[in-house]
Amino acid sequence: MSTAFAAGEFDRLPVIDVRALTDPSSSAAARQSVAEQLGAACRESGFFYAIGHGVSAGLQSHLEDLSRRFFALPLADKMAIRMALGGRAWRGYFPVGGELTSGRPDRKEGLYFGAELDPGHPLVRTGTPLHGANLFPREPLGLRAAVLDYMAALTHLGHALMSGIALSLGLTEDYFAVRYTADPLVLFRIFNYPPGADTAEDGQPIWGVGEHTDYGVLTLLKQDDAGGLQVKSRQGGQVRWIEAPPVPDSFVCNIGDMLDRMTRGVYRSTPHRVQNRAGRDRLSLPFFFDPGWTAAIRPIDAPALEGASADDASERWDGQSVHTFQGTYGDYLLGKVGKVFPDLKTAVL
Ligand SMILES: O=C(O)CCC(=O)C(=O)O
Ligand SMILES: [Fe+2]
Repeated sequence: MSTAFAAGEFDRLPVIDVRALTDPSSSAAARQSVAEQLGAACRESGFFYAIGHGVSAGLQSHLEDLSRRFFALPLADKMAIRMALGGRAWRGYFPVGGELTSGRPDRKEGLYFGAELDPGHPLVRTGTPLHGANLFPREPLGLRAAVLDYMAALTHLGHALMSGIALSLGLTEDYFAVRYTADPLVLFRIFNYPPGADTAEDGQPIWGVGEHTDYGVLTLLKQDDAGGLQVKSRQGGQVRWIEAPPVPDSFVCNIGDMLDRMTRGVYRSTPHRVQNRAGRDRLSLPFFFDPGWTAAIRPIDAPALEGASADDASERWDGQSVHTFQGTYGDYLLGKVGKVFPDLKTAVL
């Protein structure tokens, strides 16, 4: 376990082999050992690379290839599945500049997906935001199947990692599954970050994604080899941005606001941002493994968290403390997505 840095001060993100969590025949000792590494990473930076994750390399490269082919289509073809057509389900394509972080447009385009739910699903029938059917493009052929297969594989991995995170807190492996993620809210995005100048005419930096934290419990990010993801660290009170460079066949995993809330700030939802300086397109595929929509978020009562009390409002990118939040995950998420897509919020919610 690393003790060289205080929580929130780090200069690299650990690489953790999580095989024991995905292998049903692994020993309790092997699972515990992975859990301890996860716990250290969650306390220190809230970020780690997962290797040994068991997600098919063939599926990943197939999906990457199809994604690049989609983004290479003429804008009009991509706009045929624009998000406005996805309605309350919040699915489809948005063009470069169509999404805001902290009020400024990001230099990225992307596709939004989620669990494929038919109109008869109870949450769809009641018009619950972010639930419904996906908008898949007509081409490239095979994207639909690849996205659905990938979401299934990553959901499986999300459950495995959350069982390790539960163990790392001295909880039973099914702690999160029982309370929050038996029916997780999964959101999946495919982003393309075009190359371009680092600064705007007004001298402000241009970000692929501006500084933010993620909203749920766990994000599993597949990034290509362009680099550009940065994670906010501190040293002696000074902010220091740490690169999260590509690591072959890994997922960059980070915890979100809800796990920060549940652990009273002990497991950190750490700000991060992206700037594509590679001089070519950067492809990334973040998968969000989150509590179910109606799950009420509550602090965890565990000896490992005794004495923890967090007040993060002055520290946070949005000036708001997650620790005063009370309500369901749906309440939390809805408050956030309205800010990143204001037009869509007015139109469909
Ligand atoms: O594209 C990336 O590397 C990060 C994306 C991200 O932080 C997000 O979608 O929340
Ligand atoms: Fe993020």
